[in-house]
Amino acid sequence: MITIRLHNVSKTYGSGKQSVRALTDVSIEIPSGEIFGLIGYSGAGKSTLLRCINLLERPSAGEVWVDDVALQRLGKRDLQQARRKIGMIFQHFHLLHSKTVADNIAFPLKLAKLSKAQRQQRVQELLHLVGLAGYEHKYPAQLSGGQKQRVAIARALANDPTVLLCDEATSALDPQTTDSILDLLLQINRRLGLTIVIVTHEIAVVRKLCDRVAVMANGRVLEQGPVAEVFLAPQHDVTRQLLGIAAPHGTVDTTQEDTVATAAGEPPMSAAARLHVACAGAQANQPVLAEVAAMTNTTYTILRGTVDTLKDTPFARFTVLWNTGSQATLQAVVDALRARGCQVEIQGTTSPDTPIQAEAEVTV
Ligand SMILES: Nc1ncnc2c1ncn2[C@@H]1O[C@H](COP(=O)(O)OP(=O)(O)OP(=O)(O)O)[C@@H](O)[C@H]1O
Repeated sequence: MITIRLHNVSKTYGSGKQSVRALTDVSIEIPSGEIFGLIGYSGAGKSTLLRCINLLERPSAGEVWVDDVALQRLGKRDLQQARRKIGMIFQHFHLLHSKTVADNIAFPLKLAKLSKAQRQQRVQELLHLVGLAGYEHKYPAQLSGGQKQRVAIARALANDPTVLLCDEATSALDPQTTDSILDLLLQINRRLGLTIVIVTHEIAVVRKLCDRVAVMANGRVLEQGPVAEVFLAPQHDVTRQLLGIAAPHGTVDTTQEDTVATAAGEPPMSAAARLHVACAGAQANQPVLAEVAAMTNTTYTILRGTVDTLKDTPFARFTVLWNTGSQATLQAVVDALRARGCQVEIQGTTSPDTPIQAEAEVTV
């Protein structure tokens, strides 16, 4: 089931010479209960897109559907009602400083006209959910950044929304606090089945939290899909930059990188290719590179590498200098990696006089 559907959404701020085109023809579908990341550099249009989901910004064109309701077609009162089912949290929390934690959380409940007894009970439930039991009488100024964001999350969840929008929710927090807030969002997603959309410029947030991701630049979605797919085979330079992967061209300058592993004592051959190798799932935990080197009687040096998880999926990627010596052997290495489910890209050669395959790209 699809909870959020954006169809050809465009947004222009202002008019005439002052106008800024923030979004162009964005179409996204977000399945129920998933965590969806919007990632991109500053000015890409992420926040604008997020704010179009609850019509805090009205799209200049296109349609926004949440829970099968076309929001732009609603009158004021119905839109207010629909927005109660779409919670939102912000980078700077947006708490009411003159009100206690309990009153902050109860605020949307008051707007929804719940009785005092109902509000008190719901506030207690929410305080427990976000790990702030006993904090009801504190004021925001008495809380840490992480605690303030927990209050904001409790407030956003007060009316039992089906959707939670998070605009750079951890960008003002230190890494440890960021981690605890991301854990809380994961827990809420799993316990309540909430659909979460999270805007971030941090790849680590997507890696830890998201099921799907859309990469944005210049108001457009460059690519989108399950996180493992997008991270395994990035199609755009912006995605590569965010992932810290070099562009697939140029000769190799090994002095720029740390050698973290070297195949046992072999002298380098006259020609080598720099390969970017990535794999997800069970293969990420297998000694795939060593197997392929043994099979093809070649050696390699890992220039860079990470073995990590994408939410629950193991994920490994390496930049490797592979001593192959000939085009045929290089092809054998690539084929063998491919047969093991790896994504392989040839990024260049160490031998400019006899290039193996400059600027070639092999997608497997
Ligand atoms: N209220 C506004 N009025 C005019 N232009 C705006 C407004 N809000 C955003 N913009 C412009 O729209 C474009 C997209 O901005 P947006 O904030 O959506 O990007 P972003 O990817 O969220 O960036 P950041 O990470 O810096 O917040 C930018 O060029 C920005 O200057």
